[in-house]
Amino acid sequence: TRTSRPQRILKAVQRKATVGDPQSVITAIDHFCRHREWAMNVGDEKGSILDSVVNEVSPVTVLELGTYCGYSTVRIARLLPPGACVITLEFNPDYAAIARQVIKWSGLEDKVQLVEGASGDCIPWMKEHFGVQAFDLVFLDHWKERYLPDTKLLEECGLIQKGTVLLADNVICPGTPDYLEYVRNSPRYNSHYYRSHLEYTKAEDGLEKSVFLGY
Ligand SMILES: CCNc1ncnc2c1ncn2[C@@H]1O[C@H](/C=C/CNC(=O)c2cc(-c3ccc(F)cc3)cc(O)c2O)[C@@H](O)[C@H]1O
Ligand SMILES: [Mg+2]
Repeated sequence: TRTSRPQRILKAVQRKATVGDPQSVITAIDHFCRHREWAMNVGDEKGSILDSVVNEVSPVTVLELGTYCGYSTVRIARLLPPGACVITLEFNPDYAAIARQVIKWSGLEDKVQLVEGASGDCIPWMKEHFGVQAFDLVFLDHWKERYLPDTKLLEECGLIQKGTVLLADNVICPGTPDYLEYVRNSPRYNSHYYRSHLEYTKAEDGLEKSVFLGY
């Protein structure tokens, strides 16, 4: 097909959503992915859980791993107060380009820093480049086999400190067994599973919230 799925998602946003209205961008993407083409956005059901965790943490600095089309970036950024921001990492330049336009359409570019690059390369530079002390919230939604190594890298770089909340998508489907085992068995994390469904389907999936307790 001539266009990519992310390009078709952007088209749906430009057709159906109002510039500067993040909720209309979220609604347009969910409608398109439920009625036209499935896509791997966190979706409306798990998205509501993401919203509640963002509101509970009221983070100043958020890290998102895996931007894709920017759907969860918009969900998070729309809840942030002035001065707070989400740094989102995306290593596919085509997806990054689409996400930038989705974020711009929602009017939230002042609260978002989209970094084009792989998590493993960018995380070690976070403190230096972005003046980040530690993240208040990390949303993991990139390659599932990278959840654990990147969590360990964040720990090593001192970017996870007492009180930091990790929220991981897809811990059941596709699944992140090694990550789950780590956060659920580590004495340094307090973990909770939010049971839900795979975006736009009836299959089980859920989010795992893990609070770092400090060393
Ligand atoms: C190399 C690791 N570091 C990375 N650094 C920066 N960006 C990365 C990275 N990995 C992947 N990405 C990007 O994150 C996104 C990847 C997300 C991977 N997600 C999934 O595989 C996924 C898959 C499903 C799913 C579930 C059931 C199915 F039948 C089929 C698919 C559902 C989901 O919610 C998912 O999140 C892409 O935009 C990719 O370019
Ligand atoms: Mg996901």
